[in-house]
Amino acid sequence: MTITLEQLSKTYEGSNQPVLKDVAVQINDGEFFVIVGPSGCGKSTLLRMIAGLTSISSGRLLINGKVANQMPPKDRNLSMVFQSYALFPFMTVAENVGFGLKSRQLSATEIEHRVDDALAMVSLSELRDRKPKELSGGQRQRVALARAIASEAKICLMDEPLSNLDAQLRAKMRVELKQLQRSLGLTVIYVTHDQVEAMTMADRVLVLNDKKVQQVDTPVNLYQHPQNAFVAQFFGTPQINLLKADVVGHDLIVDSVLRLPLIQMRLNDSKVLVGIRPADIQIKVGPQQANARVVTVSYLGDQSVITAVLNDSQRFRIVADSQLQVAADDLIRIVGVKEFDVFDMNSKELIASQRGDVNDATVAATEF
Ligand SMILES: Nc1ncnc2c1ncn2[C@@H]1O[C@H](COP(=O)(O)OP(=O)(O)OP(=O)(O)O)[C@@H](O)[C@H]1O
Repeated sequence: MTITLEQLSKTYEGSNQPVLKDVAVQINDGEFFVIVGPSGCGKSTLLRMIAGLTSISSGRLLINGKVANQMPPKDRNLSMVFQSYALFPFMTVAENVGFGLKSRQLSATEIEHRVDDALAMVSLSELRDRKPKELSGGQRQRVALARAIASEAKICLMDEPLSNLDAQLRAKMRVELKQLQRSLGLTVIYVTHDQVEAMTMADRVLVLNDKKVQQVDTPVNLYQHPQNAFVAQFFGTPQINLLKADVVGHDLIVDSVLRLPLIQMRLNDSKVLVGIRPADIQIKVGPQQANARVVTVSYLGDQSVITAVLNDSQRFRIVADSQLQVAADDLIRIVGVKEFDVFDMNSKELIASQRGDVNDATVAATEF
């Protein structure tokens, strides 16, 4: 089953502002496809348009190549799992799982089989006679999942299905969900605002912001080759540093104290944003030729996150080995920057990337 979105737009009735503009993408058969973006960017709206629960203002939705804009939800062969699980409190686990099957012309035995199989798949067979209130959050989530499995729909839409679970259970369920999707060969379209969830689960991710698609790509490419500053900032913990820089000849100059040589790169702009991942900055501690001052140090185990300030102006983060002896107010020197991206100051689009090659992975940063 493939789903194709062609310039899908949505403006809610009574509003003159669209919430989504020209969303275009093809979702492939068997793909774990994640839609991610900040709160209110239109993720649920997009998912509901695919499900047929919200009307499409313009553009086309194709399911298996057939235009489905007006197709009733029940004919779309999709199942849906919500954040709230949407379980009926007065029904048992098994009844909840079988509920959707009752309206389809299936025999009682067929329904029973499907419910049994689905419950076994999510390891809930023992709890089949319990009511939802007698279950933990994770178990409720699995009932909702079993219901989607029992429907035998080949596409499953999920709207923040793990957000009500605690961090540990969420991590466990991510793995289970991914395994289940693979073994059943399901196409999953999964909405979340959590970048970690998107990165760990997705085959491909669609990043939404400001009504528009920012980038559709694999997790690795989103991190390593972001198309704009928004995507660069959305993925990665701690966040990428975005620093204002002047282009002076063959160099980028940040805050008059840090010079990044531009290798095989010519820039026409005079001011740009330079994106540097915190782990790509190499420092030395000590006042000699210092070009930055430490503000805070957060210990994370093997590594520490250092917040520092350049020339008492722009702040940036560094991920450093915890063995490094450094504390607030220490002076440091940036001695190298492994790689960086350059973004347009206004549009925030990527202009160029500088990557060290295998033999010379470090771009020397020069202090003044
Ligand atoms: N039925 C509706 N009528 C009018 N506006 C709506 C309706 N549903 C959502 N919106 C608006 O559309 C925008 C997108 O909402 P949507 O729920 O799709 O975002 P979201 O990315 O899923 O957000 P969240 O992550 O907070 O759930 C928001 O500004 C919201 O207020």
